[in-house]
Amino acid sequence: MARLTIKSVSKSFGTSHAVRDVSLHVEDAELVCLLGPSGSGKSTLLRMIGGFEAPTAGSILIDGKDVTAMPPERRPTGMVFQSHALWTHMDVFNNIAFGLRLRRLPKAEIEERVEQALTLVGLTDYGKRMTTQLSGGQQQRVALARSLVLEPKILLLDEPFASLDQHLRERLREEVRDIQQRLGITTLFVTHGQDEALALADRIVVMRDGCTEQIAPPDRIYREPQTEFVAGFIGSMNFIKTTVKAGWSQHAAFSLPVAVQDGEIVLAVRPEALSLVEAKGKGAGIVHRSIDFGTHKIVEIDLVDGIRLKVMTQGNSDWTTGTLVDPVPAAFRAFRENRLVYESAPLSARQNDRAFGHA
Ligand SMILES: Nc1ncnc2c1ncn2[C@@H]1O[C@H](COP(=O)(O)OP(=O)(O)OP(=O)(O)O)[C@@H](O)[C@H]1O
Repeated sequence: MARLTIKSVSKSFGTSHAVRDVSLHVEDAELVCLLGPSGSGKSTLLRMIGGFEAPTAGSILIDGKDVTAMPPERRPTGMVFQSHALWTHMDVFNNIAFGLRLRRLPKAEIEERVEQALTLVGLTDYGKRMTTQLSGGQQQRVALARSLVLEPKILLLDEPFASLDQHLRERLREEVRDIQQRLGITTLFVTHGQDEALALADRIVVMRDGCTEQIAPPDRIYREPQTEFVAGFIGSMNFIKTTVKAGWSQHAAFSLPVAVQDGEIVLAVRPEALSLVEAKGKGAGIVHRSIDFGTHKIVEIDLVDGIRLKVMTQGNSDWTTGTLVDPVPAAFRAFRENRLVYESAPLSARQNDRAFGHA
């Protein structure tokens, strides 16, 4: 059980600023996902926590103790990398036992702990196999067991399943979540897969250009994105660039009440927050095509100004290509220079009427 505190940590490589002034507190037994595009600084941040990189500025504390200058082997952390880096000349048992032998534990205890670790990752009876005789998923399980057997207070996982196929990846991440909860181990998990982060995390840290854009539980990241970047990075989102004048957005299809100063904004509406009505007049858009996903349909609408909207529909509604339609938002957010400037309450029927010229 351990708490992790990161205080204003930065890391530069020459003129490249990989991590910029990141602060984060991770609670006991919490699973936090670092999520962001390639090059956003996720791995660098994780490596600094593990002691594999030294911060240029800031400090890292585990249970209140400053570990910033401590070498990796003395930190109470265990790291699992994307490429498993198992020793191919050793069998599974010896791969896992290696760290325990370095600690000069008695033979019987080593055997017992390796067996327990193998059971934990679902590889009982695999001790005698050479690692080259294992599938990719089994190799990652061994890598995980090799970390867990040392009973780290904090587990650091750097895209551990990135090289596996989707089905296996989903299974292993559920297993990791299971093990993490059973052991109550504080965990940081680096991924650039939003589904992985949404499925696994107690909290998500969205990173961009070395900075944290938002730190919040998955449902808040999805429902209450604080920046345009987060809104677009997680889940599907429609963005509509427009201007505001006297409290109303000036877009032909989205004339909406937006209580901000006049100027440019970007409206963001989720596909599930949009519905369609057949146009009474010429309509704001035309149905391009409808894609059936079984559980729902995505109807693509081309607006007059060239924007293609995605609208999620359920039930039997059929929207055939060429139908003239008006999109009706139930809720939306507005951003200016990446920052959230306005969040609508669910729109009333009257506002919708005004918005679509039916009043
Ligand atoms: N050893 C290094 N020397 C120089 N630059 C580095 C080094 N390590 C990382 N960087 C740079 O720091 C930035 C952040 O890299 P990092 O690997 O932390 O990103 P990431 O979000 O983990 O990316 P990915 O998802 O591709 O692994 C990148 O611009 C990268 O090129």
